[in-house]
Amino acid sequence: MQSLGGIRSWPATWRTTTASMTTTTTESVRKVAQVLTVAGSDSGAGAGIQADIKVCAARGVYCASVITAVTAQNTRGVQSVHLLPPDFVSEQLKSVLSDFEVDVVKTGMLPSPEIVEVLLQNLSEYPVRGRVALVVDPVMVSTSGHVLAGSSILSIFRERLLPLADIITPNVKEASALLGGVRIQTVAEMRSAAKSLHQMGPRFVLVKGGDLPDSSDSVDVYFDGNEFHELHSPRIATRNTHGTGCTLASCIAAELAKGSNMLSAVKVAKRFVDSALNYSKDIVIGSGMQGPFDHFLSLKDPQSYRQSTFKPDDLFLYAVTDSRMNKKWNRSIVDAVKAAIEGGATIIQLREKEAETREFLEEAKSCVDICRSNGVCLLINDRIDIAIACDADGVHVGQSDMPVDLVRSLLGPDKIIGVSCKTQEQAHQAWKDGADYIGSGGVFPTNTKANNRTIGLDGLREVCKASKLPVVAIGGIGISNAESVMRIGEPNLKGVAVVSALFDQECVLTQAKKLHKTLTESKREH
Ligand SMILES: Cc1ncc(COP(=O)(O)OP(=O)(O)O)c(N)n1
Ligand SMILES: Cc1ncsc1CCOP(=O)(O)O
Ligand SMILES: [Mg+2]
Repeated sequence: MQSLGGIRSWPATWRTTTASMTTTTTESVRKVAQVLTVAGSDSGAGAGIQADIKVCAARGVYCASVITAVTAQNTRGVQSVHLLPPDFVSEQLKSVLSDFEVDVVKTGMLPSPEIVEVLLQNLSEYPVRGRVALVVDPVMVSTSGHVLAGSSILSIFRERLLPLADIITPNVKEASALLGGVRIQTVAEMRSAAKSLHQMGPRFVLVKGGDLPDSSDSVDVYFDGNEFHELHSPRIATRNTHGTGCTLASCIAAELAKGSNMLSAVKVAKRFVDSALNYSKDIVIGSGMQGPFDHFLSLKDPQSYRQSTFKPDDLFLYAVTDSRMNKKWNRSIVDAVKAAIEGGATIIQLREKEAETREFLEEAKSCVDICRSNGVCLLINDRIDIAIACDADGVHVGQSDMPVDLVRSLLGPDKIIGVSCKTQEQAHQAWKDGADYIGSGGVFPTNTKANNRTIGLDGLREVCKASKLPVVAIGGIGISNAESVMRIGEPNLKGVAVVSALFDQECVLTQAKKLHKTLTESKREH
């Protein structure tokens, strides 16, 4: 059977996130990103098909469902399991695959070799324009300990399903079962398991360490065939963990369907699960030990649906405000932000070191409205409290501000976090901690930030080379030297951040337009 491998061969199309569904626009058609989940039903609706549909909906992706088994299940455990006849699973697969433009197939509970067989058969019959990616969550045992797929499925998994998978997401017990019962009790053993599983054929492996004994963090090990990444998150004390595995795998599928690469999809999914657990840690649904969580946490805050999605190219012309400068030129922050956007600023940061909290909050709220109506992201410097209160799109923090991993746990998976880095070590840490971009500088001497070490173009280049994240250069940059910064030619250097070049000027609009033109020309040339 041919490998699905679809995520590598997708055509480049223009994808946009709308308030309701993520769509791909090609000429006049509006296509919705689509996942097909092939999994079991959970009558308690915390896991299985029900969780898969909820997480896809929460991530703005359509989810079709093929049911392999029906479980009688609640927060106390699994009372009974009824397998659907393989022929009927096949009927469902044919119905969906012959009709829908599925971007990603995600599998959960595949309770018998016969059901895996009909899945494989249908996937080979309906290659769906060669665009399908396959996410395999090798569900074997429920959180409560009930066997959902026994050892009879192991050989067909190893020999036929895993080689087709783009990613597999076993927990340590499932990884151990797939590897014939090897011991997995440490992160080192998780790494070795990920490597052995990778040899079975999936392109990427994520071994989930949530069940690992004696660790204060929850550590997942991601392996791409060359490099390992350890994805850490703090353990959240809650009984409401039922369905985390299904949710993680479906969220990966949803992000892939929207066009993410694998590592970004995994990171977003982990953040989503952590946020949902944190948000739902105290809710009470059912009387048992495994409560479900609330996938729609974002609906509690309708504002968050209006927020712009961050793209690295947003860092192109990054305007950072300074009210001392704006006062000097007799304008409000709001007027300064309006003019910067009109002149071409692609992202705004409010850096108000001397502002009184109450006044700053009111100004920040007005700026959020202006930025949203212009589709430009607004970040707050240092003040996480203000960012939360005004529902900004994110924050920018320095090395002595609140640690990025803590900021992430406070802001949730979707907000943008930028972090200042002068060194390669800081750049590595920023990525590990879940930042979205790096601000690196001061590239040139500046009067705007006192006692700030200048790193020069060489220092900037080093940070870019070490960083997996997009980088924006800052410090002493203006129209006269922006081109020399962009000329260092590092692909992840996405733009320049400026304060005085825009705001210590009589006309913000004119200066923003000039700087935008300079940057556009230098982009064209390099
Ligand atoms: C885009 C961007 N990069 C770096 C900084 C500097 O932030 P920080 O190190 O926290 O210093 P202060 O701005 O707080 O003085 C930034 N603000 N923006
Ligand atoms: C906030 C900051 N961080 C590093 S340098 C700097 C100041 C940048 O200001 P300017 O663009 O006026 O040099
Ligand atoms: Mg700071």
